[in-house]
Amino acid sequence: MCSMESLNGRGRETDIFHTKGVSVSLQAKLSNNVNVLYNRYTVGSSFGNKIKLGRYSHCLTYTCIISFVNIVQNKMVLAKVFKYQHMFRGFPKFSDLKLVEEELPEIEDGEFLAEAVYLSVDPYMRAYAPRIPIGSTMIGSQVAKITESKNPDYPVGKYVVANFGWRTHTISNGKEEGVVFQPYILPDFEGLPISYGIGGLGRIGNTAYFGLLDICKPKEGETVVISGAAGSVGSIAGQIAKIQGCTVIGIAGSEEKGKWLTEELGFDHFINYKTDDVEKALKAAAPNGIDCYFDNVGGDISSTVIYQMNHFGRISVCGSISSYNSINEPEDILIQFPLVFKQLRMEGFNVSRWSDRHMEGIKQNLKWIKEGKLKCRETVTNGFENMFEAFTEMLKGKNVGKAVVKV
Ligand SMILES: NC(=O)C1=CN([C@@H]2O[C@H](COP(=O)(O)OP(=O)(O)OC[C@H]3O[C@@H](n4cnc5c(N)ncnc54)[C@H](OP(=O)(O)O)[C@@H]3O)[C@@H](O)[C@H]2O)C=CC1
Ligand SMILES: C/C=C/C(C)=O
Repeated sequence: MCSMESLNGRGRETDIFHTKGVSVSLQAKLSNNVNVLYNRYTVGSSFGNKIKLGRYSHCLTYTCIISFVNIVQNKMVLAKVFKYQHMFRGFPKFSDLKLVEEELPEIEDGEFLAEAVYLSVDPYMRAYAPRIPIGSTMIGSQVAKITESKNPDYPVGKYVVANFGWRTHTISNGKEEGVVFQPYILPDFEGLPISYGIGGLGRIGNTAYFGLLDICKPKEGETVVISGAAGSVGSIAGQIAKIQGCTVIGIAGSEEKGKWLTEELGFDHFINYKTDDVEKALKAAAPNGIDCYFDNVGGDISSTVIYQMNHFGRISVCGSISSYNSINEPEDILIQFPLVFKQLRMEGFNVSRWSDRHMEGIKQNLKWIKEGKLKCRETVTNGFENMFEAFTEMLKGKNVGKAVVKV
């Protein structure tokens, strides 16, 4: 039987009830400004407005008439939120996170309510995990639609790019604590997908753009190696190196990825680190040595690349995903030898370094996309509930291009 589990006197959107232990979401949206105390009402007939039925609509087979007691229909919004429950150890486990519902209050002056449309899953979520406070919302960025606002800088109907974490609904005043990137209105992408705001036309694109151009400073005719080449950052970095007139070698983990890199994105060579002898394959692809290395993965792959670099080569250290899930300390590999004898320059970076030039990167990447010189690919997972799956599939290399979740 259907029984009321949770009622709240400030609800505008969602009432929650349970049937035989199964959570059923029934969203009955009343017209704005309605604030009526319903002692009893009948779903489906009383409401002239939008009615959304949750996943378990079979509950309706019991009856089309569901009685609710003492509902004050107001402006309640329920947010689904993934909480960071246990510190990741090794490869993340589903039980490390907890999916909860949070009831949001009404927005106040200066605030807006945003509803997530696309959420990002990224390797840094694993890399930064030891610093995430237990019990807090899982970290991450999203493109969200502003659905209510009492802040003129964030008008209703606009999309916002923000570090709200793994949550469907968020109230913000535009000043998020502890994050470099504050929520900003999605720029005009001239018809390109809004999801690019968390990918090629956002921090991901800028990581490739600034990390390659400002640190490696590739020159025409030079040889550039990109590891993690078929991922979101790597695929863009490699294409930007091509735009600079370089010979580009991509390293990634599957033949399908290699085909995409060479046949569609214009990479000159592909090395499958899972099946090829990377050292030999590099020698064959770069017989005159390597000038620039954009490093997304670290570990053995990177040591092998660095040992084949030319004098005064430049290494941009973007990330080291090969170690993020390791429990054991990595084995020592001596890279000081080539650094000294080849007089290499190796520099790590965080894309936030260029936050004051954020729009420059977005505008340039947008221009290149419009000119047909840059392609962005996405691997889309549907459903907020599947965030964890999307995240771990990305860590396993199942994504091609940017991994995103569509709510
Ligand atoms: N410094 C900065 O400001 C930023 C750094 N980063 C870093 O950039 C890198 C790429 O991130 P992003 O483009 O978002 O993610 P990707 O889209 O590249 O996804 C991660 C990819 O890593 C590869 N991978 C997984 N395990 C290994 C392994 N053991 N060895 C080699 N490759 C592996 C997989 O591809 P495959 O099939 O090839 O194995 C997978 O698709 C990461 O290291 C990330 O931390 C990202 C954003 C900003
Ligand atoms: C800013 C992002 C850093 C990593 C390690 O991904």
